[in-house]
Amino acid sequence: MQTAGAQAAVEAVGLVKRYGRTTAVDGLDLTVERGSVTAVLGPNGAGKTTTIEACEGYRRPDAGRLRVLGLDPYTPAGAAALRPRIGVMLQSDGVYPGVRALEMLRHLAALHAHPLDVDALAERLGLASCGRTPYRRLSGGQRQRLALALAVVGRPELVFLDEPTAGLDPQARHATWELVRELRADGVTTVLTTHFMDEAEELADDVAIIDTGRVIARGTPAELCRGGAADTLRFGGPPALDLTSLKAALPAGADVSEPSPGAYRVTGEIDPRLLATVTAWCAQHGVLPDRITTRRHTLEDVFLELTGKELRS
Ligand SMILES: Nc1ncnc2c1ncn2[C@@H]1O[C@H](COP(=O)(O)OP(=O)(O)OP(=O)(O)O)[C@@H](O)[C@H]1O
Repeated sequence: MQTAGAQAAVEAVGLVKRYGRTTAVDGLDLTVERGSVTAVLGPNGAGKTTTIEACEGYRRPDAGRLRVLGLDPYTPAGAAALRPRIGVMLQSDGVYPGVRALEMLRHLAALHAHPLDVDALAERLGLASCGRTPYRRLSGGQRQRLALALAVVGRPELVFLDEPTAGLDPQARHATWELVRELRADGVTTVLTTHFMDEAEELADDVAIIDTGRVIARGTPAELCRGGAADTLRFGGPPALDLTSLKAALPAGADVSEPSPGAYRVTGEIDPRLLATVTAWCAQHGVLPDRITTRRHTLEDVFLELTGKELRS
């Protein structure tokens, strides 16, 4: 979880960034622990990219305090010291269209003191076969994978990945996840934005949910799920069952209702014991339950509850 500033890879306090009349980031506080993978989630326009770009040194905040690896990215000395220590996924604008994928990767690797093995990296990200292809002829997915390779080839201490798997096929997504896990095992800090809930649940030690330019929830995926609405168990049966004795048999904090005739819903912490209580009660009352289903509360549910919006765009 959050640590003191000296230890943090990123420390943003009261960050504000405006574009004309639009306040994209509105007093945002975010601490990213070193060595962690932090996922920044939020609906479209929440301010995720602006926050990441501020941390990368591309968008000077209008107010607030920002430290990246303990340095101010907006002083010349801070920016120069950070450049070799952070990895950024470049946008395609600004890339010379005739440059070949592997040339670019080798060029960037040569600028770093201890780069990763270029061929091995290209191989694992599925770039070996298109290594000689000019940038302009790469597919969207190949460009995306090249951008990821460019971000990590210099063996940075801190990597910023803005929607690293958007538009990738499942195989490339899994290769990307594997790479992020290995980076973490090597002590690298990763900050990523994503619209994919499974990505956050798979990868993130810590999740920050952003809406209207502020962090509105923070914690591990498990902590965020626990803090939200209850899990549910549903079963079908004859309508208008007398639920008094079932209510009495359920553990504290659980409840049962009949939202529509013959459809029953138990809320609370749904565990195997509670399921057994429900089925035992049904047996005692001669009820053969129809379609018993259990549903754990997911990060997606938490997100919807907090923002009122679907995660995916
Ligand atoms: N260069 C810009 N000029 C003007 N407004 C901008 C600019 N970049 C972003 N904005 C606005 O700032 C707000 C936050 O945008 P930002 O791209 O940071 O959000 P986001 O959470 O990354 O969204 P998405 O999930 O859609 O990528 C939005 O209202 C957006 O329209």
